[in-house]
Amino acid sequence: MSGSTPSGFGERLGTVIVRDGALCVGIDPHAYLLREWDLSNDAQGVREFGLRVVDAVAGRAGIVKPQIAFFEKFGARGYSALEEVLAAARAAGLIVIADVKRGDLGTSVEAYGEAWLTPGSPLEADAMTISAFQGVGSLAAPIGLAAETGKGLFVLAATSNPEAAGIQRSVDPGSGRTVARAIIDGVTQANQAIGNELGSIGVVLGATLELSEFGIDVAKPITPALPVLAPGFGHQGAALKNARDIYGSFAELLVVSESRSILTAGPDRIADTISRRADEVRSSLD
Ligand SMILES: O=C(O)c1cc(=O)[nH]c(=O)n1[C@@H]1O[C@H](COP(=O)(O)O)[C@@H](O)[C@H]1O
Repeated sequence: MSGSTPSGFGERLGTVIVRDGALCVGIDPHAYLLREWDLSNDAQGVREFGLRVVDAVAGRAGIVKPQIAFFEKFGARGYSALEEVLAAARAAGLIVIADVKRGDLGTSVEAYGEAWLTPGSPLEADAMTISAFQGVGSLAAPIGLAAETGKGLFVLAATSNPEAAGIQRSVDPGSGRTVARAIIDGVTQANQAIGNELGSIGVVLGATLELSEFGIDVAKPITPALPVLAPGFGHQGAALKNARDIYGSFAELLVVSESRSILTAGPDRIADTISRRADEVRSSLD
């Protein structure tokens, strides 16, 4: 890990991972969880849920990932609840990854970037998830904004859901690369152009996958180090003890993201569950 002064998202992420570990707690207020937490299935319920999760994470782990769809369901009131949750998480010093999975082109994707990555915007986060179905080049505006504001992106490359493999493993006859590999290469070029020691533009690589089937060789280190958002542990079945084997040299800036496996602990046990899981993540990556 670099000892340089934090300058970009990658540096900030690296510092938080060293200090607080790699666990990221997903804030996914499913209707069944709201019921289990004795909260209403409405904007007030998701607000309360989000704030309680933030409270439980603070001091026990360093990263949260609110899944925006669960708030968007409730329209303007849901967004208002989300604004409070984002602000509380940032005020608690947590890194906030807005799981918005946006993806567009030109001025539209530029506006999405501005919504989530502009300092002082109502929905300000530290990073957002984004899709590159239109090509990594279509993300030039949010990549530029992230570089300027010290924010980050996680570009979907090899997602944990089984339906994705057909498209993400398919090979471009021109370059001979898989879609997932081409996204990693495009993101790496962007990080090289930004020029920080640690990358600020990351990728999503599901822990449920055999990454070599996607043309990804994790034995080969990438420079600058690539932030990797890793969903798939816990509820989706990937085992933490295999994290090193799954991610190899990509484990330097790994973000181990779990939602349901932690949230089902309920309001009384969530804090202890986060502490225990954070320790397990730390020992699996030591
Ligand atoms: O971008 C993500 O966070 C994500 C990518 C991916 O490949 N798979 C994946 O499950 N996720 C998200 O991770 C969360 C599910 O986490 P679990 O409840 O731990 O399975 C949801 O918010 C998903 O949208």
